[in-house]
Order: sequence, then C-alpha cells, then structure tokens
Amino acid sequence: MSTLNGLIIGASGYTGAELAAYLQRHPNVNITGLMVSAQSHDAGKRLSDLHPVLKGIIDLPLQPMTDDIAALAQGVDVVFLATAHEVSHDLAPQFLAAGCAVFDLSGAYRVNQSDFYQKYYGFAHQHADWLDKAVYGLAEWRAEDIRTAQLIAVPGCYPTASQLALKPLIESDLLDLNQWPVINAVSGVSGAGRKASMTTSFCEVSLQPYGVFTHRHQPEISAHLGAQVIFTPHLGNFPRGILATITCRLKTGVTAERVAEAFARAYDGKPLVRLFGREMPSIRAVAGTPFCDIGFALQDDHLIVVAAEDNLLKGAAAQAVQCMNIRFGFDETQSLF
Ligand SMILES: NC(=O)C1=CN([C@@H]2O[C@H](COP(=O)(O)OP(=O)(O)OC[C@H]3O[C@@H](n4cnc5c(N)ncnc54)[C@H](OP(=O)(O)O)[C@@H]3O)[C@@H](O)[C@H]2O)C=CC1
Ligand SMILES: CC(=O)N[C@@H](CCC(=O)OP(=O)(O)O)C(=O)O
Repeated sequence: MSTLNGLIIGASGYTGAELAAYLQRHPNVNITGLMVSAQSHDAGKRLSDLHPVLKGIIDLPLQPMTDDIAALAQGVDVVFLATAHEVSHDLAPQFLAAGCAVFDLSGAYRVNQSDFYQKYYGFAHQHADWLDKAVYGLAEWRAEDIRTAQLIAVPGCYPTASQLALKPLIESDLLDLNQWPVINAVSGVSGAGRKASMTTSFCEVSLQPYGVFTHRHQPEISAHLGAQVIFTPHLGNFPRGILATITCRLKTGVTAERVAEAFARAYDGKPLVRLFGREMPSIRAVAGTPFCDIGFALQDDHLIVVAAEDNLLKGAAAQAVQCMNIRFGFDETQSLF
C-alpha cells in the first residue's frame, strides 16, 4: 500500500502532539513537517522537548509556518489542522487548492448554517464553497462520505461523545423527542488547549458548569443529530477525558432489550465504540485510549445513557486518524491501538 506524506499544523498543541504520535507509528504515513505559528516561541525546539513522553519517539523539530502554503504543500498528501478555528478557516482552502486532503480538528467547517459562525464563533465565514463540500467526520456514521471527501471536519470532543450515545436511539426511533435529551458533560482541562489562561490554571480549576445555554457545541450536536438537545458542559479538575451523562425519554413501551439492540446494531463491527450494557463507563477506562465507551440504564420511560472518551483522542486526534484511515482505505484502527 502507498505511503502518504503528512503535515501537522499546530503540532506542539495537545491534539497536535497526539496526532504526531499516531502518525509516527503509522506504516503508511511519513511525517514531512511539524508546524507551529510563524511567531511561535517554540519554533526550532523538538516536539519531545515540549512533550517529554515522546522523547526518543519523535524528536523532530517544530518549524515556523510560512506564508507560502503552495510551497509548504509541495509533495504533501494529507494535512492535519490542529489549530484554532480562525486559523483553520484561513488555512484549509489554501491546502485544499494545493490538492491536499485536509483533516481539520477545529470547528471551522463543521456546521453549514448561515449566521452560525458569526453567532457562535464570532467571525463571518468566508468559504461557503468549502463549508458546503466539507464532510463531518463522525467516523462510525459517515464512513461512506468520508471515503470521497477532500475536506473532513472532525467533530468536537463533546459532540462526538454526545452523538455516539444518542444517534442509535434516534435512528431507531426509540426516543420521545418532545422531551429534549439533556446532556450534562464534564471535560478534563486539556479540552481548553495548551496555552496558559487563568480559567485553566491549577489553583483556579474547580468542577463548574460553563457556557450554559450558549456553548457552540449545542448547535453542532443538534444540527447533526437532527434533534434539539440541552447541553451543559462542565470543567473538571483532571487533565483529560469527557464523561457525558444524558437523560432522555423513551417512547412508551420501549424496553431495555430494544435499547441494547439499537446500540448493538449501530456499532457492530465498529471497534472504537465499546458497549458496556448496564455497566457505567468511566474516564479511567478511556483516558489515553481511542475508544468511546457507552452504557445505559432505564426506569420506566426514563433513560440515562453515559458516554466516556478521551477528549484529545476519540474526541479529536484518534478520530482524525480514523477518518484518514477510512479515507485512504487503510484498516480503520491502524496505529490507534
Ligand atoms: N483540546 C481538545 O480536547 C480538543 C480540541 N479541538 C480543536 O482542535 C484544535 C487544536 O486544539 P488544541 O490542540 O487543544 O490546541 P492547543 O492550543 O493546545 O494548540 C494549538 C497549536 O496551534 C499552534 N498555532 C497557533 N497559531 C498558529 C498559526 N497561526 N499557524 C500554525 N500553528 C499555530 C500552536 O503553537 P504556537 O502558538 O506556539 O504557534 C499550537 O501548536 C482547536 O481548534 C480545538 O478547538 C477539538 C477537539 C478536542
Ligand atoms: C474544557 C474546554 O474548554 N473544552 C473546549 C472544547 C474543546 C473542543 O471540542 O474543541 P472544539 O472547539 O474544536 O469543538 C470548550 O468548551 O471550548
């Protein structure tokens, strides 16, 4: 099988470093560059200077970005954008024009709705054509479209866990959606990225909800589920992982067996979703892994579904590599575990 030349933009960040680790051990990928911003203080350092866990594994240098994207893209087959939304918004079309396949981990190409970017991201989207063509990389559900896409918008961390939990129930028509599913999710601090900020500093972090009724992942989840939800994210005082506890109402008479069947049907042959039945998933079981674990319990018509994943992996880097594997016909889990 052929070898792809791969470039990671934003390689020093939390998701960028995870991508680098996956691609380094991928037999069909050759990393051609680990890029940071033109003005980065980390340019010239080795990735392993910043992430010592990679010492002796990836000692490649971090290189500053250049404005000449066409030159940077020369000979590159796949580009991973592990960059802020605005940066991805600007860079993706340039790499796409150079013929690269682009896997964007940001939110810049996830939701094709007018006003969405102005309202939730604070910028007017300038690339409606690519927004139209982008395929949403919820890998277990969009594999057919991913196979032919040039731009894959990898879903957000909370939306991945939430949709993997809810989609089988909605597709099987088991939910009474007059009661909006209520998603309460807790994320580790790495969800906010590596840069220093007061809200993520050690002494400030305390279990607390944020973005109540205003978080951009609510419309992302609703748009792709085709159903309204209430979504409340929480910041937890641990480094990585997301646990989403989702309360919903079943249609009258739906049994636990039918719920279990819906999950089993949806994820048969999908090794990155692990079904726990009535056992409850935990962050401990998924941190550092590419899996999303799902369990559930019900009482009468009330259903609680719990999904856990590593926000940096199934919620970002692992799903991006899973999408690349699907796109290029490699084994879906190649290099992921
Ligand atoms: N963290 C998470 O759990 C998840 C994150 N995401 C999304 O993935 C993307 C990356 O997130 P994360 O890894 O957490 O972010 P980080 O803040 O940890 O890393 C951002 C990276 O981008 C680099 N960078 C900044 N500006 C530029 C630029 N103009 N050109 C090239 N590189 C640049 C930074 O290096 P430097 O500043 O030194 O240049 C750094 O390497 C974001 O869009 C985020 O929303 C998605 C799902 C989950
Ligand atoms: C804890 C924390 O701050 N998490 C981030 C979500 C990270 C993520 O999924 O990234 P996208 O923005 O690419 O969707 C937040 O709530 O903004």
